[in-house]
Amino acid sequence: MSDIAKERIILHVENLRKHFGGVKAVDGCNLEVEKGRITGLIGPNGAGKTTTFRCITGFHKPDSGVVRLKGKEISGLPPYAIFHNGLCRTFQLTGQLEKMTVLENVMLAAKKQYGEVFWNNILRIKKVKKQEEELMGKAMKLLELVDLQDKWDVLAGSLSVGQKRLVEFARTEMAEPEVVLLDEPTAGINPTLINSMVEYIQKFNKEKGRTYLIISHDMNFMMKLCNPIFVMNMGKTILKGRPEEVMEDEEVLNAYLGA
Ligand SMILES: Nc1ncnc2c1ncn2[C@@H]1O[C@H](COP(=O)(O)OP(=O)(O)OP(=O)(O)O)[C@@H](O)[C@H]1O
Repeated sequence: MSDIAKERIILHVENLRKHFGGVKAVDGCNLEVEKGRITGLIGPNGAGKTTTFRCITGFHKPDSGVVRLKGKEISGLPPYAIFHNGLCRTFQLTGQLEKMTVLENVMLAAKKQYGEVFWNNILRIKKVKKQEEELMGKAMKLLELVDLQDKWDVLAGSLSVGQKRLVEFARTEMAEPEVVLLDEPTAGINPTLINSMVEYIQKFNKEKGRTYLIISHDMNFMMKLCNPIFVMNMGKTILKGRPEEVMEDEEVLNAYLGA
């Protein structure tokens, strides 16, 4: 890798391992995510992709290995600290607050909300209100970008799976993170919405310079979006390449076909 490319690495995962008893869920995962790119992580069922995401985002403590964000080690930190360092994720099962409106769900992800500090609601009420209005405006703009502006006041629980995924996606943008990790963003959604999801991710990547690391079983989706793509099998990263390279690689085909 050239020195310039090295400088652009914003998220670095080195020799990551996480075992559950005798199950070697992650057993030597190495990833580099370049700033401003859409990077993919693929692999057959049970390859260790979600466990890797959970280790990167603090939901699992890795047994060994290092995760660095902008050169700073974040491995072992709790999820909220990793979020505040600039890493945001979505989940395979959508994590909506069902009894809150779509707009409230998006607003939730904003960092440093004055209203979270109890005394600010009494002593600095004007400042709290002003910030709330600003956040509301920002959340509405994000809903417009994913064509959900008409749903802003409905309860998140009443949305379709696809719409919930879009809300979760818009919510990641609210925090303006350094890197967004998307776990199966197309699972359970129809082909039209999948195309929209491709368009929105590309839009946020181009217009806001957002960096993504994506896991998906939907090869068509990954081929359209991601470059480079990392492949995992049996807990290890076995290849990094351009989409067409990955699709033609014999080791990758064997991993998927179980040969
Ligand atoms: N909390 C856990 N306790 C025990 N085993 C686990 C745990 N989490 C994951 N595993 C096991 O670790 C292995 C890797 O699982 P993981 O979910 O990371 O794979 P994956 O590549 O994301 O699979 P999929 O594509 O099916 O979601 C699997 O064998 C799984 O059963």
